[in-house]
Amino acid sequence: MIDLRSDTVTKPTQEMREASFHAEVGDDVYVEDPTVQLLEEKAAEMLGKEAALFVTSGVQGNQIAVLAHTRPGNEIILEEESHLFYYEGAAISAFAGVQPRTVKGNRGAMHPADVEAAIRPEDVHLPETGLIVLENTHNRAGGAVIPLETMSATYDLAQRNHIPVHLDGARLFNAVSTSGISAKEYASYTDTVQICLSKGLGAPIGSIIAGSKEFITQARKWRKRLGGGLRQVGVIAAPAMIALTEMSKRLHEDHGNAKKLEQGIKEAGFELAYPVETNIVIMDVANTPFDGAQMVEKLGESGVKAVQFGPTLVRFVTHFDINEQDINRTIEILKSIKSML
Ligand SMILES: Cc1ncc(COP(=O)(O)O)c(CN[C@H](C(=O)O)[C@H](C)O)c1O
Repeated sequence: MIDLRSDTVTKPTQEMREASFHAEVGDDVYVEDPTVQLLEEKAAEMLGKEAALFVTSGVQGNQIAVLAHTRPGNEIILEEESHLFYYEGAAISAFAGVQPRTVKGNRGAMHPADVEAAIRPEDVHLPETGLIVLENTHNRAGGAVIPLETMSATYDLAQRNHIPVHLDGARLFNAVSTSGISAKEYASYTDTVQICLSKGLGAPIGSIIAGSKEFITQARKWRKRLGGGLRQVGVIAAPAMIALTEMSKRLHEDHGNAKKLEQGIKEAGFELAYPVETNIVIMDVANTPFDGAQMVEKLGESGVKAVQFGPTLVRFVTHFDINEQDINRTIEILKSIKSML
């Protein structure tokens, strides 16, 4: 099977597995695991933040950020198809007791004027705006890179209004790879940032959240409250360090495979929902007899795994475990499906 469902399916490399085996460990509840401390220090340095904390997933990192930034009754501003709004099970309401205020973005990028217009004025009837959330790259916008100037303008208005900004940077290094802008520069327009190590970077488990020392102290407490107190976490922090420092350098290969798949989809006579920017390819089958689910099923019967991403949308995500032969084979399969329509 050629698994293009997501970059979450990447399996740890042999080097990662050996690093796990040899990792120095300690009890991280007592802040005594030397391996995760090295990872957190490296991540904080790369993101230009005072401190960082290893968390078990992107959702846990995002939710801890919401819990640490806001209080019950707040409202948070986020893009209407952001992961934090669309795919986290309304955790912001269930755990943090906050309500979402969604803003429609252009390929995932909310216009700063629309964000400013969504900020609540002081009024006894209204919630207080407690947080602004950005997502870069933007998953449902097809892995789109949010322009740096949009992030900068949003951060300026947020600071003027004394509202923190959190970046869901699950695929931030994909943005770095394609734009040439450093993770540190992107993160400089945020108060806190979450990066996934378990997606394109290939770690078996884990994300990092980074911010001020004070924020990370609060975040560690929230992680504990959520049952996320980690013991000998070095066994998963060691492969995560390889993901952060080594695998971030090869993401251009995934982007190249995604561009090749994009070209092949067009040659096969299918349409794209968006131009490819990073490692996500979204095909639109509206002008075919199939809907998204039927196309995913057809692809599955031919040995290609993809996911339905909307009534007529199919998402493919390239990653470390996908090579050029897999892409060529996928294109052949798409051409044969098209020939039967
Ligand atoms: C932008 C963004 N932020 C956060 C997360 C959550 O990360 P995890 O909790 O899965 O580690 C994801 C995962 N995205 C997954 C995927 O794309 O296959 C699914 C949809 O949850 C994400 O895309």
